[in-house]
Amino acid sequence: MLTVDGLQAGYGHAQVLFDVSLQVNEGELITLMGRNGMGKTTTVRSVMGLLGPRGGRIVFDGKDIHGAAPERVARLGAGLVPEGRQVFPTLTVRENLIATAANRLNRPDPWTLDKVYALFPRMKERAGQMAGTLSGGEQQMLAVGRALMTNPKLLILDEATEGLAPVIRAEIWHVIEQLKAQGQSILLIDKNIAVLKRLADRHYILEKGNVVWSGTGADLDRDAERVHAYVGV
Ligand SMILES: Nc1ncnc2c1ncn2[C@@H]1O[C@H](COP(=O)(O)OP(=O)(O)OP(=O)(O)O)[C@@H](O)[C@H]1O
Repeated sequence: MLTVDGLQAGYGHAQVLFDVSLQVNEGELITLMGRNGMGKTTTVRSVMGLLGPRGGRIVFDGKDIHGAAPERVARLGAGLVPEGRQVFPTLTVRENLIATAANRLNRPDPWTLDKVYALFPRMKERAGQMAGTLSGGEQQMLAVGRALMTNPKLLILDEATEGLAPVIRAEIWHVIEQLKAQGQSILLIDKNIAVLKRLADRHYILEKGNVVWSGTGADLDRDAERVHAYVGV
């Protein structure tokens, strides 16, 4: 589904990513962890075509997307829930959901408003409310719903539950678990090792722009001390 190989990227004179390699296979839930500023968002932005990579290789669904424009990456089926949600504040919940809706890959059973409302009943209750007036947790639900409405082959969540109340976090985790059970491929950035260990297939840890650790949940347990030091939790 997604192969990132030796990715290098940066901003201006500053190189941020030195050697990032990771793989997401079809139907897998893969995590990218690491302390603040280690390059997780930069990796995601490079994959989405929002930042031009300086070296390495990015292959998505069999196509080389190194240096591809963001529209092309989205059209190929990558859906992003960006850090800080970035919902359209002056559109209603319903308008946010339909604004970017598309079934570009002609899925036989595409996401619809009703399906998103079934996943997040709260979005149905607030369908007519301006998105800018939603709570942070509700905005995150909306951002996930909006990404699903693009029927992505790969769903990427940057900071899936950062700054959310525990009860909302649990709700987001539950939804991610359901999506995984439906076969959705997911790349997830978060720091909640205890939950991720249970849900994800494999994990990658970034340290100063390099992947310094990768493994399964069982590997995480074996290497707990090192992993916690890297992730800083
Ligand atoms: N637009 C930018 N211009 C210059 N430097 C940037 C820019 N965006 C990020 N950086 C720098 O790149 C480095 C990696 O940032 P990045 O956002 O990828 O980290 P992160 O691991 O996602 O951390 P966080 O969890 O804080 O978002 C940081 O040192 C950051 O200051």
